Formats: sequence, C-alpha cells, structure tokens
Amino acid sequence: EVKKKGFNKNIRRDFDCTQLWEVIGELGDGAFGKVYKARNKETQALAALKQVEIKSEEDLEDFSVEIDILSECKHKNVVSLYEAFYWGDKLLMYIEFCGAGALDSIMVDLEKPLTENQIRYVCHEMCDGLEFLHNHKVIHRDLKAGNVLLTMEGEVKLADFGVSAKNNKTVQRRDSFIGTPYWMAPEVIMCETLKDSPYNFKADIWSLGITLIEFAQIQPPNHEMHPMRVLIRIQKAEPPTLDKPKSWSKEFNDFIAKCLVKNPDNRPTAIEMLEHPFIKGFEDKSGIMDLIYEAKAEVVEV
Ligand SMILES: COc1ccc(Nc2ncnc(-c3cccnc3Nc3cc(NC(=O)c4cccc(C(F)(F)F)c4)ccc3C)n2)cc1
Repeated sequence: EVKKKGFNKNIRRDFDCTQLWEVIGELGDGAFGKVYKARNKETQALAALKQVEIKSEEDLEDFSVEIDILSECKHKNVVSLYEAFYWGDKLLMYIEFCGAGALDSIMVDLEKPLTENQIRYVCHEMCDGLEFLHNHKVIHRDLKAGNVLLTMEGEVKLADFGVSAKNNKTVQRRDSFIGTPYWMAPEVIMCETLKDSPYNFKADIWSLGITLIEFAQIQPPNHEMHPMRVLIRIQKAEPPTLDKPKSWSKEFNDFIAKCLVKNPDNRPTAIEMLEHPFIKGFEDKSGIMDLIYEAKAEVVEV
C-alpha cells in the first residue's frame, strides 16, 4: 500500500514502553542523545537504550533508516534491535546489551593490544557479519574497534554508534560531515559520489584491515597525525602495514595486505576473505574469553 508519511512498521507508536523497560544506569552521552542501560521488567533482559528527541518528520525519517537496517539485519554478528518506540516526542531504541562493551575500551582499560589468536577469532566473526550486511545492501562505513562489541559469552557484534546509511536508501545524511578519517578508504576520501556507488561496500574491507592493525597496536596507523593530514596521507602513501611485521604470522600480514589495496576493484569481498588461511574455519573463542575475564575482573561491579 502507499507508504503513509512517517509510518514505519518497525516502530511501535501505541505503547508507553517505560511500563515494560526500566532504566538502571547510563552508558554515556552518544553523538545523538543519551544512551542508558535498561532492563525488561518481565524477562529481566538487559538493553542499551538510545532515546532521541524527534522535532520533525525528517528526524523520524533519519532514524527510521537505522531502525529499518537493524530490523532487517538479524545476524549473530550484528547488534540486535529488541524494539523501537515513538512515545511523546521521543524515539526510543532498545538494543540487546553486550556485557563486555566495545573492543577499543577493552584495549584501553587493559592497556594492551589483542593477541594474534584473539584477532583471528574477532576477524572471522567480523567478516561473517560484513558478508551478511553487504548481502543486505548495507555498507557499514565506520568500521573500527570502537564499533565492535563483545557479549559476556564471547560473541562479536558489529555496531555503529555514529551515523551510517543504508545503501539502497538514498537518504540524505543529517549533515555530510566526514567521520573519523583514520579508518577511511582512499576512494571514499577522494570522491564523495563514489561513496554511494553499488561497489563501495569494498570501503568496509579497507576499514577492516585498518581495524586489524588497531587490534594489534591499540591505535590505527597515523593516529599521531592531525585528522586533516591523514586524509591526504591515506591517498598519497603506500597502504599501511603492521609496525613490526616479523612479530606476527605471515598469514596475518598477508590478510591485512589483501584488505589494504588502494584500488577497490582489486580489493577482495568479505566472502573471499572468509576463505583466507588466517581465519578460515577459525572458531576458537578461548582467547577472547580470557580477554573478557581480564577486562571484567578490572571493573568490579560497584
Ligand atoms: C562503557 O561500557 C559499556 C559496556 C557495555 C556496552 N554494551 C552495549 N551493548 C549494546 N549497545 C551499546 C551501545 C552503547 C552506546 C551507544 N549505543 C549502543 N547501542 C546502540 C546501537 C544502535 N545502532 C547500531 O549499532 C547500528 C546502527 C546502524 C547500523 C548498524 C550496523 F551496520 F552495524 F548493523 C548498527 C542504536 C542504538 C543503540 C542503543 N552498548 C557498552 C559500553
């Protein structure tokens, strides 16, 4: 039927969700509105709650894109949307809570990078999630350790705390600011129009390569540089590599080299990378469980 303006089947508008979910803490002040920790009074399930003031139908349209992406993309390696409500002048999104948090915070808290085995497991799960998103015409566009969440069971979930757009919806970005450049693929920097071409899911493969270096060294390449300088350097310089390649396996160095190819046409897809010896069939989560115990041991629940 003709889509009624502002009507989105994934958003409940008839229900006061505060009767069902209670806020039990704060998770930080996100880019768009506040983010809380919430618990379902019936199921005791935990959620991350983002609530946003909706001032116009355009605001609702913008956030509907994200809600559509999360409603359509149900996968073990993508954060899961419990439900979304439009109540009063607020849009509320309840996301399955990942108890161990984001991998950048874990590395900062423990003041150490991931081991190669931990990276192999996380990378395998990220490629699974990326393949799924790309099959659903979703380009992440902001892959980095800060957007990779871990559950207490060692599951790896792709998230996006910034703004990402769905490829097959030509939604105008709220404001076309450039995100954090360190993880940005050369072609995305070079030409804004190329960004929305059907082939630029390859930008996520470049960002995956940068994120693997970040896992190995806590920071992405060029992190010491001013962001504006980085935009130029990513274009001009040879693709980055690990600082100490000999400290890592040949497979790891080769996997990164295959992701960090400047011409996106010569960059592999997520499906192809799942066949790479560095991660093929790698399911051993024991390394990441050790990391979670260490990280959670640090933060004693007060
Ligand atoms: C500081 O310590 C912690 C501890 C645990 C957690 N766990 C956690 N688990 C789940 N979500 C969050 C979260 C934290 C801050 C902001 N938002 C969060 N989740 C969230 C994610 C979204 N959207 C996406 O992740 C998203 C949006 C578009 C596309 C995609 C993707 F492409 F990945 F599918 C993902 C929407 C609303 C919320 C509340 N945080 C976070 C910090």
